[in-house]
Amino acid sequence: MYRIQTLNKISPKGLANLDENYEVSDTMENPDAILVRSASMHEMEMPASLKAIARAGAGTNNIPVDQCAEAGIVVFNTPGANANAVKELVIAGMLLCSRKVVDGIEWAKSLKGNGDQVGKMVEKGKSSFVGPEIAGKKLGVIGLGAIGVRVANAAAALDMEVFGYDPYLSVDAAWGLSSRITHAKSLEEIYRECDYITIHVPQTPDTKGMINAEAIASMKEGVRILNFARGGLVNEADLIAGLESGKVAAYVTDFPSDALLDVKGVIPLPHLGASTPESEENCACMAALQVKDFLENGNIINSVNFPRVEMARSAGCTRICIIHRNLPNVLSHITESVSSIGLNIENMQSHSKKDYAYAILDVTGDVTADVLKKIDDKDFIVRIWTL
Ligand SMILES: NC(=O)c1ccc[n+]([C@@H]2O[C@H](COP(=O)([O-])OP(=O)(O)OC[C@H]3O[C@@H](n4cnc5c(N)ncnc54)[C@H](O)[C@@H]3O)[C@@H](O)[C@H]2O)c1
Ligand SMILES: O=C(O)CC[C@@H](O)C(=O)O
Repeated sequence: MYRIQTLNKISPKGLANLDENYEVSDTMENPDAILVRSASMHEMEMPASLKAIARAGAGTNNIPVDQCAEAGIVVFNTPGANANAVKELVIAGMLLCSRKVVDGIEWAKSLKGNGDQVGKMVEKGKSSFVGPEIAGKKLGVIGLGAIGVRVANAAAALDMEVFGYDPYLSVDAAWGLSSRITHAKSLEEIYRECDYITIHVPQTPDTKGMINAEAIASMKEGVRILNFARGGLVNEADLIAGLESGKVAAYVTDFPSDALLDVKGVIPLPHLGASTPESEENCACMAALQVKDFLENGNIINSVNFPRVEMARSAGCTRICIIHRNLPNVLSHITESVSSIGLNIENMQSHSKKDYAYAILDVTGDVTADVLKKIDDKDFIVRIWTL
């Protein structure tokens, strides 16, 4: 029986992929795997039993990914599974902040009690809520991954002139990008040209605080900034100064903080980007299926700390799974250890990612604890198990 702990509400449709061989609960002790959304795991003590964490979502900055790698815990995410949901809210966000929709709604509601005068008051007062159309305006998309590409294409379809910036653009993303998108060669080009700027990069030490006073100073007067990626990408004090001076006309954020809530021009959303039934299901299904394939077959598909390694099971074989440091001669140590005991390797796969690597070997013969001990007898082996 596999033991799964959930740290957030995970869509039941996703959990339904875990059959009678799985016990799932939010209080599960000694779990084999954890399914999580946005709950922070940085302060959590990882149980020795834990082999995998699956983030039902894209961003993994709530998980101590490097620490997990050191402990041989595979961290998965679900790339693209919620991208359409975020794209739709970004488009809504541009309209909300352009057309003064939120202020207009609040004002309209304040007319309650004025009886048959409401119609007249609406017509008289509406001129305070005039705001520009987005068609014909320039949008800068920073980060052209699953979300950025969709946002760029959708905005181009709404007749915006779209500039995209991503120095690490993947081949898949490039294939998906409309030919109408202008390739921005630098952030400065985005800042200089664009009326609206939307950020779709992961929060890492490199990207943290990237929207700061210097960046804002090089943006257009009255720029509207949208942040559906992570709060930490924006230096809040600098942003607030930009809003107060009028340099920044609006900041639409999915990551409100106390400091932002009463600042004029801020449209705070309670992290709703991925909150659609469709994306919650997509993410939960993808997370659950990846965990299942890993626990049952050792396959790693979308991991942020280990390489993709997947191999069909060879009939009649035991599978040995080995997480190890990415150093010279480790594979020869593994294959020599296995063959010195008279086991035959029918099939194997091995790949590396930065400091770590992962190997799966399908072997015939009796894989005893002694065999595993012989392979495990080196510091560079992080975790070894059989399936
Ligand atoms: N608001 C929400 O509910 C919600 C939902 C999903 C994702 N997100 C956030 O959005 C981020 C992006 O999601 P995604 O699914 O598009 O991820 P993704 O991995 O598909 O795309 C990220 C893109 O950013 C690019 N990138 C990285 N560093 C960059 C830099 N310095 N400058 C420019 N581009 C850079 C990468 O090359 C990649 O193409 C996630 O990391 C997550 O933090 C938020
Ligand atoms: O789980 C959520 O609701 C948000 C997920 C989102 O922030 C992500 O990074 O995928």
